[in-house]
Amino acid sequence: WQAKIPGPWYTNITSLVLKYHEFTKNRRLWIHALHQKYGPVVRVAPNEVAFCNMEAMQEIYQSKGSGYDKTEFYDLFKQYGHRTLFTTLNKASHAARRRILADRYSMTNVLRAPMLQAIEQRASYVLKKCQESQGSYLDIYVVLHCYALDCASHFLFSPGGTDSINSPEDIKLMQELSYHDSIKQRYIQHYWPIFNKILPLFSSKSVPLSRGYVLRQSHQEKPHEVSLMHKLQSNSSVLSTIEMAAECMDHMAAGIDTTGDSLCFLMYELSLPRSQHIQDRLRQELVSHTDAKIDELPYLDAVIKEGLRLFAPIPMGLPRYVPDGGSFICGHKLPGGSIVSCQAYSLHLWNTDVFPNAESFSPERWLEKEGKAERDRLFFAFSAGGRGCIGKHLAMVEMKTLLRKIYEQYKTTVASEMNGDMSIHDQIIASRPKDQTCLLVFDREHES
Ligand code: HEM
Repeated sequence: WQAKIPGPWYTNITSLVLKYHEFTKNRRLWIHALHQKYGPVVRVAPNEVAFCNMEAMQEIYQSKGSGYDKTEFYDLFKQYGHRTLFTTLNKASHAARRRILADRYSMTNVLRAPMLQAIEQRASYVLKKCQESQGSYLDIYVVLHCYALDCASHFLFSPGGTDSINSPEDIKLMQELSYHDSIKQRYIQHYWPIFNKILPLFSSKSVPLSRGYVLRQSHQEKPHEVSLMHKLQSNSSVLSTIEMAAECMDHMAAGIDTTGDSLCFLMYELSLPRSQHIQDRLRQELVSHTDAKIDELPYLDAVIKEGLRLFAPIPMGLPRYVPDGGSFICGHKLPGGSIVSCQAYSLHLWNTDVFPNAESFSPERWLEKEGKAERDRLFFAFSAGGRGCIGKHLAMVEMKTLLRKIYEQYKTTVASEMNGDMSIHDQIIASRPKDQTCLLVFDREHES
């Protein structure tokens, strides 16, 4: 069957080239280049095919609700040795876990007063940092990751959330979780677990502070009723304390870099000279609708979606197994057990019929009525279907709240001292700004 799938000849006989690109942090770009050359279906290894169109995306991730089962690649993300919502492989165990957690992540819960006020308070701490940077610049990479950690940990453990924006102790958690480069070790762990056992050199970076913090919070006696820990503890007959900790550790990690990096890429783009007119239009909407609810600001929504389209923090393929008995995808018959995936990066850039001028940052595209349904369906930053991001409402509310506060009052530009590289740099399924630094100048435009 492989021979009938388009792709370079060597991918028919070896997976070594794919592995080479994974180790050199080039999987995403290599696969994207193959799509440009061979089209929306491309063989990347004898047993693995990448797709980049709507039909394949819906089949792999949305058929029968949650699409195909995950592969053992996700074992890399086990926490304290336990499977979590993210790392369960098959549908049945995933659905059972998701049922326990879903209502806490609903938009209704995220918008409840105690949650929203806590997010607003953390956004005002960020604003204070912007204010203090007047006359100089602010490294937003740091402060945005602290903001994402503080919001997520509040959601998980309130009242036990972190205050890393203000506390030198708590900022260590953000540093431990966000500044690491473990891609090679993790691929070794995935492909050759034996090396991992005999050569400790290769084992992934540990995160002792974060693990300790999460374990302590999991023993909390009275978590707030809007928090995830409250929900987990009320299911203590199903989950042990260590399983609750594993679940929360996973969500904390899932919530920091994704939201922090998205905001960082987006604010950098908005601060470039070419985007000043976008910033002006955004500010115009914000200052003329100061009483609007957070989800009643269409341009703000469009700016964030466009940021997530061009700089999806999880831009790489999300691997799934073709079910037993095989399936037909885009006219190709694939046997059960072969690996298939779509990557957000290519879905968002390659389909120029849905996203014309796909390389350019243009929030306006999201406001056009024509093609709206297609755009929304192909938007893959949060993945899609029953295994899509459970934290997406929380993330959107965090991002909207912060950007609203900042751009209501400030104009941002890139500092002349900024020489960090902001290009998209791959980690394992996620990516981040290459040099993990982004210096912006905040000039006050309007009084609050
Ligand atoms: C801009 C921010 C975010 C983006 C772009 C994002 C993206 C994603 C994507 C693409 C997936 C699917 C991954 C896969 O199938 O391998 C995912 C899953 C997940 N995300 Fe997010 N995420 C964001 C924020 C958050 C936040 C704030 C949380 C929680 C605090 C969170 C928790 C999770 C969890 C628990 C899953 C696993 C869901 C499941 O398997 O049912 N994410 N996210």
